[in-house]
Amino acid sequence: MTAMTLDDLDARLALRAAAAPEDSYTAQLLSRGIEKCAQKLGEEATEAVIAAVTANRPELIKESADVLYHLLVLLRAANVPLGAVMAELDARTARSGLAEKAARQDPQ
Ligand SMILES: N=c1c2ncn([C@@H]3O[C@H](COP(=O)(O)OP(=O)(O)OP(=O)(O)O)[C@@H](O)[C@H]3O)c2ncn1[C@@H]1O[C@H](COP(=O)(O)O)[C@@H](O)[C@H]1O
Repeated sequence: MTAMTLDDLDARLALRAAAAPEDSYTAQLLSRGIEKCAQKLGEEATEAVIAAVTANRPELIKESADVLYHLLVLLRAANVPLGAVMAELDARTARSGLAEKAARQDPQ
């Protein structure tokens, strides 16, 4: 069995987005609009943070899965392709995070 990638999940969500809201949580969320999708991402991110600071490893894994799912739904609601986010991450591999942070503080 091969591990699921974000691309696999995103492709699945693209199919489910076209389903009836009664049959799909993804379609239901998208039909409720971008604010609801954003609210869900915020809730799940907070739950992941709580799991991390309370050292609840099993919960952190579950909440992290929720965060990734809800981020993909929010990107879909905003019409931002996952590829655009991956391209941004790709561009950042040219230098370290510390160098990028320094450039932000001293943009020359
Ligand atoms: N990965 C997920 C996934 N992760 C989390 N969730 C749902 O996200 C919700 C978050 O939990 P909550 O307790 O906040 O949910 P809730 O109280 O029902 O939320 P609201 O009433 O506030 O919307 C749960 O209903 C989870 O089932 C997911 N729902 C779907 N997927 C994937 O999306 C695919 C398509 O799902 P459908 O669109 O439902 O067919 C699935 O096969 C999965 O691969």
